Amino acid sequence: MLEVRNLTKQYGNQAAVDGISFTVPDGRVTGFLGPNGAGKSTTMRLLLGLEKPTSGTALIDGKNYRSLPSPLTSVGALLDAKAMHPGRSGRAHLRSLAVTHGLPASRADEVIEMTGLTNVASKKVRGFSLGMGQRLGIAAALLGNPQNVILDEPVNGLDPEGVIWVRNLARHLASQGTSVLISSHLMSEMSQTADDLVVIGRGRILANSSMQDFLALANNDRVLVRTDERDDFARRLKERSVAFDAVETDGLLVQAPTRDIARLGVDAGVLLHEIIPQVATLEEVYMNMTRDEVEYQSGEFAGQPTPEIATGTPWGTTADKEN
Ligand SMILES: Nc1ncnc2c1ncn2[C@@H]1O[C@H](COP(=O)(O)OP(=O)(O)OP(=O)(O)O)[C@@H](O)[C@H]1O
Repeated sequence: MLEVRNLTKQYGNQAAVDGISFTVPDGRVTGFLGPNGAGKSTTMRLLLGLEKPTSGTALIDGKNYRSLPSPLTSVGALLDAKAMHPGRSGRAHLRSLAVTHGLPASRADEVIEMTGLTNVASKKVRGFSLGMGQRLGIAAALLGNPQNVILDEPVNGLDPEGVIWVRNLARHLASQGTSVLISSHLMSEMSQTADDLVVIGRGRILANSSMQDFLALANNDRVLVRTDERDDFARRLKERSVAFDAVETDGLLVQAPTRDIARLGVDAGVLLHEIIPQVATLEEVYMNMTRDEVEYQSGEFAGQPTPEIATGTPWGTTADKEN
């Protein structure tokens, strides 16, 4: 189990991590989300004893990293996949890590196989692609068969097969009782991988909950309605100050509970041939939550989720727009 309590890391005047607390329980995958510069990597470095906290604690199975009797079996981490000797082969890199940590050299071959590196293990690391480097970094993290695994953007640079592999690996580790902390900017991927979420922005906790509770933060009273009498139904909605957006040729995205929409259709004598509740996506809830927290704001189109029905749209103000 990983435990972060009132953790703060100050760089000069700036708090990269500002009094955060959360737990990564055994047997679960915890997604660690936040915009660029939010403090995710700093938190991971603090957990791994690579930085000293300004205040607070970051514990691995109740201990500081530095007091762990056998660090590699307690925690494995992928932080920077490029932090390897470029002139060594992947196998030599893993073997030297194993031997210096009192593990049998044969364990290197086991993790090489687990991470799909068998065919390239004797190649020099400098010739590795980004994805191969990521796999090698993950292999190193797994070397000690650790109780806790910390992966900082592990799918960065991986092809789709690799992305799915990381997902399955994280799920497998959790199913074996390992605690897994994993950061990523790929929301769709995270939604399929994580049980719990910790979201930070500018060094502070924005959310700390199960995936299910996080998605429930969105206002789910949104319904896609299809009708051949769209203009008529839109007028009825407007009369009742119900927010909506027109979509496609016959659809309306309406901000109201399904039951109310069905009732309104009956009362208005309008045939609604589809009434589909809209489920919020992780990306949508995340974008809404972190919109004001981004340190590096893009220009045009900044922070706008793709306006698709499937992902929902940041609408709900149509009534205002039309007024
Ligand atoms: N060694 C350092 N010295 C000074 N400032 C630092 C240092 N390391 C990180 N920071 C600052 O701390 C803040 C948090 O950075 P961090 O790398 O932890 O964010 P992150 O959430 O991992 O971002 P990203 O998603 O871009 O990797 C940033 O403003 C960063 O510039």
